[in-house]
Amino acid sequence: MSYLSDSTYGKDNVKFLKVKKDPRNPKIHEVMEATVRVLLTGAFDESYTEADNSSIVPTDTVKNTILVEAKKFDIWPIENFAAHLAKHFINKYSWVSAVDVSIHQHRWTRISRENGASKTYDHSFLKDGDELRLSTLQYSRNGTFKLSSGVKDLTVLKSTGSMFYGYNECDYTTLKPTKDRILSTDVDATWVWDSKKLGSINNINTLAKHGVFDDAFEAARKVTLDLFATENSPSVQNTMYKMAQKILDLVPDLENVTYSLPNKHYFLFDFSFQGLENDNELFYPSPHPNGLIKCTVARTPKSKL
Ligand SMILES: O=c1[nH]c(=O)c2[nH]c(=O)[nH]c2[nH]1
Repeated sequence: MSYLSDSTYGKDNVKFLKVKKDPRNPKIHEVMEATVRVLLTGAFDESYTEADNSSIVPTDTVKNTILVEAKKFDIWPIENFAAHLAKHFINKYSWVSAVDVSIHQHRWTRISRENGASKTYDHSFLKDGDELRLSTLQYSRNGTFKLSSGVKDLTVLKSTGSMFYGYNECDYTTLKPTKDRILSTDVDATWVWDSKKLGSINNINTLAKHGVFDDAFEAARKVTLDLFATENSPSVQNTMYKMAQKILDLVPDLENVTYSLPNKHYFLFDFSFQGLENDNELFYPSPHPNGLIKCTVARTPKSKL
């Protein structure tokens, strides 16, 4: 005997670009390019077990909904759009019990101008790299929710100011300790909001209008870049831990911060066959394998203080 123990479905990779025009000057624009996923959970079992499709909200309808609501709603910041979409599906379809929304926003920043009254051009944008801002929201009909935000694929490299020594050495070890190496990674950082502090999903709109999510994003990004650049890193592990701690200090409404960092190795090329020294000047990127280091830093519960 078997049974359907779990299921969810929806549309993934729904992409759009929205242009927001300043009502006072319609030539001044903001743009948002986003990739959205919405998954629905609920009383859909019979579509799987009995071939009864009557409960299915087609994934095509899910896609249309994302695009229609992106057109009608002020979707900045993405946390606000995630909450709007989640509430829409719960309110419209009584048999949907939970919604899982994930939004990735592509990084278009205004092009700066050399001269002029304004520091940036009104409707010209620059995409520097593959960096994404992201938000995920799980919302249940009973009102419980889990909101997270983050940054992904923020690629950084430092050419000195990174060490790695004092690690366990055994008969399998070939790595040489170093006090000066290249450190490079694609930052993937996620911060989970404390649902109790946010109150209800309905407060997300007000918090968004007060800049809470934008401020947290800018703070987390700045902490990540500043610590990466300024610290003489003893290891990826210690550096990511310090970054997460600092973000928790700066943003009181967060419950925890997770980093997932590939260690993108660059190896010093051995020029001894040419009688040449290599004083950390010429490296070659290692295509694979790479280290992968993850940690979550949470606030110490009051009971443990
Ligand atoms: O910062 C590092 N952490 C490790 O765990 C590790 N392992 C390794 O080979 N190099 C590094 N670097």
